[in-house]
Amino acid sequence: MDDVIQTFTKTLAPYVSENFLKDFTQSLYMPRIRGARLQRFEIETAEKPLGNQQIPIYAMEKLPTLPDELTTWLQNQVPWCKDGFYLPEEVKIGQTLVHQTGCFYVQEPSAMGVVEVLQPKPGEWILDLCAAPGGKSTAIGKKLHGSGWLVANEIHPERVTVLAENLERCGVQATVTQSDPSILAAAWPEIFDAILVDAPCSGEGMFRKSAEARQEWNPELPAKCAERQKNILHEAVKLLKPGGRLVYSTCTLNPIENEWMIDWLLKHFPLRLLPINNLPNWSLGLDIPGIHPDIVKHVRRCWPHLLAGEGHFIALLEKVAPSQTTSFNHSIKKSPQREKTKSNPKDSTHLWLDFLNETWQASIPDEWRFPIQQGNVLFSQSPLPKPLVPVKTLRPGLALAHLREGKLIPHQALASGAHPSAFAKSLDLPGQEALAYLRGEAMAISTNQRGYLLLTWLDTVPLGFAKAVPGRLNNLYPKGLRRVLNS
Ligand SMILES: C[S@@+](CC[C@H](N)C(=O)[O-])C[C@H]1O[C@@H](n2cnc3c(N)ncnc32)[C@H](O)[C@@H]1O
Repeated sequence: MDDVIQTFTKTLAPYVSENFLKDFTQSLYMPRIRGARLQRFEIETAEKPLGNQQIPIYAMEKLPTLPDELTTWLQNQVPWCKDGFYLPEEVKIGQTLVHQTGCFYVQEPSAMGVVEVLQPKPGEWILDLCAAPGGKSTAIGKKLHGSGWLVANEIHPERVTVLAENLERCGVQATVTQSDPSILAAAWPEIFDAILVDAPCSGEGMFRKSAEARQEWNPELPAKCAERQKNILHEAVKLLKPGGRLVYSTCTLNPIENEWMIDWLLKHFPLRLLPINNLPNWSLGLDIPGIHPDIVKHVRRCWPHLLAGEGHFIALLEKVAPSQTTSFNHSIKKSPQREKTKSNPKDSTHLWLDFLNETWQASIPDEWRFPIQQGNVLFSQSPLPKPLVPVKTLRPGLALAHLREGKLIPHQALASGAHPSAFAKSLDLPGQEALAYLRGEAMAISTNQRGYLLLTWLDTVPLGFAKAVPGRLNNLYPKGLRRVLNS
């Protein structure tokens, strides 16, 4: 560890004072900082427009206030993220009911700053280009409140599966793609209101958190990573609408992947840098000869010896030039073009609508009326235009149901991503029974209700579906997700 840290810290010596470097180096031997972000609750209830009495459709549309039972998890708030909390080292949140049900996402605190800077707004179309495992995508989904659309992309096949699972666990609907950014740029030019490039990087900011990051580092790595980042950013600009926002972030601290990358972006693309005002106590950029003072002033760095967070870099840009090509203005279109997919046999749509008639009490959103069938799963339609070239898509939208031997079984993603109050039939379980359900146990619970029920915990947290038959509930929690949890 010493060798890597010494070689790396020496590379920063030309830009910072001796004392700064000494304090920074010492901080790399201190314990890492951990955090969790609240996903299924609001710290305080967001104000809702008066008179909107409709039953919400999506879980993120209307979130309940954090119940007292859960406040013990959350003691110290992260100053730059209302939903973020520091976790003491000894707290193991991963094997708990709150984590399994997507109430929290375990996230390093400085990483929480990125989506605060992106500031997704309901109604916007957002692309998270390097999205796995999903820390920022889940936060974006929360801020969209079930309106607008998220495309979460990840190039690596194994990591994209984890991304899709995390989005589903956290109740976020999205299109999940596994694509090179150049394919996405050819498929959907200039359609996104905001794009996040949370770039693959040399990971120097993660040195004290991850032995792997230290082992993989070598002095040539930052320049290699910078080449890959340029390729990704080049495509990101093509995907962004004029006037759209681009957030570039890394968890590394060298200037090649950070200030110099912003300098390169501003010199090559119609972008302007915007100030970042909502990251209290974060540092300015490195003051390097050749770097414009506005870059130093506008970008932000998290140094682990100055803040309670690991090393991070964030910049916010806006696309300024009018486009050469016709840009796609989705805000004009009142209702997106719905595909009546050929691959979707008529009877599967009927089965799905029958299921809704029996179990659903909110209005049926347009995007659910003609689901897309991929394999044996039905998905909601996304509002995106048909891609101009084929895109490898793991999840076109929210997974609604499985089709098995002519029968329809509701999907776990529907239980997690739809609003619990929209189901006509549901049953709330106390903690111990909720844990038994998540272990996959058969449940000797009698209820007058029959057929598919949504099971909840604390009246607000969806657990999954069960089928009520006389004298018991058949447990439909997916086998692959069943866990023995501590509490
Ligand atoms: C820093 S991580 C992203 C972390 C993620 N945003 C989160 O918050 O959980 C960078 C990701 O970019 C992916 N990646 C690597 N090369 C890529 C490329 N050429 N295009 C898109 N993504 C790439 C990596 O597999 C990795 O998952």
